[in-house]
Amino acid sequence: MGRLQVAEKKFHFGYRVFYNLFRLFPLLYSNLELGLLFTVLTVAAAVGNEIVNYKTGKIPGKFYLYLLERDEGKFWHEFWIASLAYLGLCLLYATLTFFSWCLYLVLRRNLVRSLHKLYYSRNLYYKLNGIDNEGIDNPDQRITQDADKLSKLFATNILPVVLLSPFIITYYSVHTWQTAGGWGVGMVVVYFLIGVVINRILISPLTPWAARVEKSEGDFRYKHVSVRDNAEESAMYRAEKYEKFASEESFAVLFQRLKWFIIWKFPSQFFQYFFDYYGGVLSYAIQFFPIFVFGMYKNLDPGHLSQQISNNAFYFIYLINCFTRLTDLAMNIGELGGYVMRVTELVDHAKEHVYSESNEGFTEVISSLETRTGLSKKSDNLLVVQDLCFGAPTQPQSLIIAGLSFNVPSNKSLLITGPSGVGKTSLLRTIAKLWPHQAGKIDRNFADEEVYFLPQRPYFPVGRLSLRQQLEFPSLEVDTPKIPIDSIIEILKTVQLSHLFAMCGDVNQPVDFEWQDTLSPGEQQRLCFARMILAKPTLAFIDEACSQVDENLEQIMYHVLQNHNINYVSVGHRQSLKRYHDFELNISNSTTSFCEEIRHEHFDQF
Ligand SMILES: Nc1ncnc2c1ncn2[C@@H]1O[C@H](COP(=O)(O)OP(=O)(O)OP(=O)(O)O)[C@@H](O)[C@H]1O
Repeated sequence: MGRLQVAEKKFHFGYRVFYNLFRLFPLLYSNLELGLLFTVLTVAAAVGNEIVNYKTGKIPGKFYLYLLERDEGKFWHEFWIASLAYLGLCLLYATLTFFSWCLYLVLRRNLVRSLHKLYYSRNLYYKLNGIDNEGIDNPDQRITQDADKLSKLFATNILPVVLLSPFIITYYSVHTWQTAGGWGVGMVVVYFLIGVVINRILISPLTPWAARVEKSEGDFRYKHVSVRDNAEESAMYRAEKYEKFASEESFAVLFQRLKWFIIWKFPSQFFQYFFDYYGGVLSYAIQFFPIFVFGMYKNLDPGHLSQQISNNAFYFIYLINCFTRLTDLAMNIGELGGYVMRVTELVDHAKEHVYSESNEGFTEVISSLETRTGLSKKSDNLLVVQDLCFGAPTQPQSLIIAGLSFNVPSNKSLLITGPSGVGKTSLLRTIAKLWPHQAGKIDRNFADEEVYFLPQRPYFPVGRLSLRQQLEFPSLEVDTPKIPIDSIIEILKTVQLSHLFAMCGDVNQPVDFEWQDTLSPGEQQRLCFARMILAKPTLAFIDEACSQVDENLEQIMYHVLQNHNINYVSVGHRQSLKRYHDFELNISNSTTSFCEEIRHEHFDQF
């Protein structure tokens, strides 16, 4: 199944970023206890940091005093206190960083788990990756990278500053007010407001550019993953030059976007540095008020005056620094906005999907209940299809199949034939409820766990799984083997795959190769077939699952199905398939499809 190109969405920086971040809180804190614990520890470490910072801020003033008073005893005493204070400060900085990284880990785990829950629910991953061109780009990347960057920025850069700033600003504003009056505080606030306005303008482009860069990162990575997955096919086509060209094209888009992202970062970066450093000069300007305007400290001797000036400088600089930390945050928030918008878009899409599915699901349940009661009275058909009409989910108005009716009686097998592209596989998708249908009825007289769909392309999950895990897929109970070893030996012998035992050494141990890259297409089909037999379904839908094996093996495989009393519906082109089926449904086009009994005496002559 190809990956669909999805139209790029435009994200803007605005109140929605904060609103969406707020909406992500239940996901970020889905494990509330751990999330809150590390938030509190991070904030506590940050508070401790501020307190010790405050203490160390007064140390230079004391040094000035003791040096000017030439008091050696007090000088050394202060020296040892300062040494201890700075040791504590460094320890607290490290602790703050440690807790904020722990918080990042917890938030990321919560977010990823919540996203997985949505992504792997009601086939959303199939819809997003396979059929939904109205959907969203690179959902995988949103779960892997965007969620990572979002949690990291939030936990390590944003949260401690946002939570602490109001308190620190109040505290140092009071100190500044006491020494430099309303003028001093006013100057800092005006300085901050100018910073906010300039920042608001400068960071606006960062959100859309961060989102664009992320999309291109996803496309670039996907190109390489697809080359890795199809390396052999591509090499057979001698497609080196094409792959290089296509990979570089994809990187060129990423490069351009990264370039613009970095260019847009430049003015914000300049302003951030300017605002930080110019704050130092401003703190001297504030000293103007107590000394020149209010005429304070006239009765202080030079030692105490320099101590006072040093302490005041610390308060002013710290207050300015609190505000500049907030404006510095702006750049992080601009970038965070891109990730927030991409992750919330995935969440919204998932919720919309679950909502629409649950409505559909309800109708399905009602119709299936009605059908089952009806069927038990009227017939023992496993499947009844009446006047079925459907199109691809992306273009439901252009029907692939219209007005199709047939049924599958129990203990009878059906072969679906027809030209390539007529809609045979799509019919199975509709029966499997992967695709909706526009009109008609599908009565499924079997439970979901009784049916097995064997797809056209063999699938072996990656992770170097053991032979048993591959055969028991998609079972989660890896530690408690479900299938007896004798059954595995028997079925692998029947489908002529006994050599796999030697290949993997131990049935229960992980292998050192990937199954999909190693087995031949025919072997892959046979192993998938063995997996189906071991699953013991009541009814199997088999989509050209013997196309890569010879007719002898095909016969063996169908005899296995019959010996295990599995009802089956096959899709296929080969004439030889007819001998293993009771009915043939030939889909030729919307009006002339027919279903008829296969005359087996015809085959018996051979
Ligand atoms: N995800 C999709 N979105 C849009 N159209 C699709 C999608 N999947 C299949 N189609 C179209 O639906 C039609 C039927 O495809 P389908 O795979 O069911 O054919 P088929 O009869 O099984 O063909 P074959 O015998 O070659 O396997 C084709 O025209 C195909 O291009």
